[in-house]
Amino acid sequence: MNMDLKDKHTSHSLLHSFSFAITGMVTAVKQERNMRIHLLSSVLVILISFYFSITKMEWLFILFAIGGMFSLEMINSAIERVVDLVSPEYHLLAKQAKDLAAGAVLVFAILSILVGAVIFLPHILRLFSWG
Ligand SMILES: Nc1ncnc2c1ncn2[C@@H]1O[C@H](COP(=O)(O)OP(=O)(O)OP(=O)(O)O)[C@@H](O)[C@H]1O
Repeated sequence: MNMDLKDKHTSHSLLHSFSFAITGMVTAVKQERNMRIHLLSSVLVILISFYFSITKMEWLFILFAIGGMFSLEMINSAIERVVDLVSPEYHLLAKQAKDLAAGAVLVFAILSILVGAVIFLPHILRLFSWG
């Protein structure tokens, strides 16, 4: 990378950096099917949370689960792209990098499902008078 190009890449204003981050979010939603699934599930979870009038503490867990899922999914997508860029051919390290990133998403997804179950199951049981 020559010096001019390096300067160009390092001298962004805060506003520019923010707009690149927004572009990343838009790209993720446009190009990643999983992101669209997360978006739809998040809207559903938020609606259900309002319906059950969950507590402030429960909202914090739900919001962290939703935000964490989006963040991790975007990091996973970024890792996939970098791996495809540097290793378009099959390579064990490329496989491990992608599988590890996917594993990180899975860990958080399981955690999020458990958080959802702990918060919503009592409400659902009460709704059907089972609790
Ligand atoms: N260059 C590579 N070298 C070795 N294995 C790879 C390589 N690219 C992908 N793989 C393997 O194939 C799997 C699927 O890779 P792919 O890039 O299709 O991601 P994906 O999990 O389908 O992503 P998504 O469905 O989120 O778009 C990876 O988890 C990895 O095990």
